[in-house]
Amino acid sequence: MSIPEEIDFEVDAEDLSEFKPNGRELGAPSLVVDDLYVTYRIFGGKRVAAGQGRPGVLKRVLNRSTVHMGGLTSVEAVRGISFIARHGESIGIVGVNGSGKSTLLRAIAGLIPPTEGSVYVSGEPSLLGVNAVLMGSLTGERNVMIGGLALGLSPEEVRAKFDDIVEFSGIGDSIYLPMNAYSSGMSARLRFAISAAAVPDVLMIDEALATGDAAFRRKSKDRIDAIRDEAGTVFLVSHSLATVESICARTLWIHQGKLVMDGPSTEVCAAYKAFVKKQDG
Ligand SMILES: Nc1ncnc2c1ncn2[C@@H]1O[C@H](COP(=O)(O)OP(=O)(O)OP(=O)(O)O)[C@@H](O)[C@H]1O
Repeated sequence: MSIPEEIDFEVDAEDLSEFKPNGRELGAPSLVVDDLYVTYRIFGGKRVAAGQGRPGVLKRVLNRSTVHMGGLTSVEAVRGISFIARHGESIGIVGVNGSGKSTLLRAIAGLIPPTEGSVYVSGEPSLLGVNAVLMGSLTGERNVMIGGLALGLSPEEVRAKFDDIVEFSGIGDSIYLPMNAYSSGMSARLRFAISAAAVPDVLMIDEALATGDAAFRRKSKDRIDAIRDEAGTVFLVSHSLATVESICARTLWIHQGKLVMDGPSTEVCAAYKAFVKKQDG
């Protein structure tokens, strides 16, 4: 998919060029998310406690992100999100559990169709694309090849990068075991290592960094910086605000499927932290 020239981004061009994280010039838009809605439909209605009967109108209005349709329940996971990402940008995505972060990434990767709205991507988004093709019953070694091919590398290129990928992941001889035998941290590290082996246009990382030790995080950060320097766009979903702040200049805060704040990471993370603290207290 490419960005058609006739799209009206509805953003003042001057506003776009003003945002220069770390003083770096950003490139052209790599991704445009335009009023995106994603709704999951699940079979089976929600159980209503005995004696309660049908939920009242007020209750249904207050709980409007879950709508019951007889035997079908629909969950509006992403509700009207719009933003533009540019080449060379790294963007954090924060939000409480179930706020829609992973759904947003899956929609950007083209793994789930928007219910409404559009996603325009320049080039191929990566990582979730890799996740989708990896097979747990096959060895890490086979998955490196499958993932590499999915990223558009040739078999020779994958073979040439194989040792680097294994070394980066730090999983050693376990690369010859089926991925089903890996801990979640091991498979997250291998997925990251495969995804970062090519220089993708848009790299999306969903919590993989949280599973590594300090050395892995440092290597990952270096790799992300290299991808960004080569004008890729990096998205990082993480519950660790320190990780988001150290890697991303810009952060999106998502709550109940909506974008509540988009700006410099320090400001957005501070606001999000204050919100979480208030909720907990
Ligand atoms: N495959 C699915 N089918 C139905 N509902 C889903 C599915 N995946 C997610 N949801 C629902 O969509 C909403 C958003 O989920 P999502 O996983 O995108 O949130 P998240 O912010 O990534 O959460 P977390 O931080 O816990 O990973 C939640 O209410 C979740 O229950």
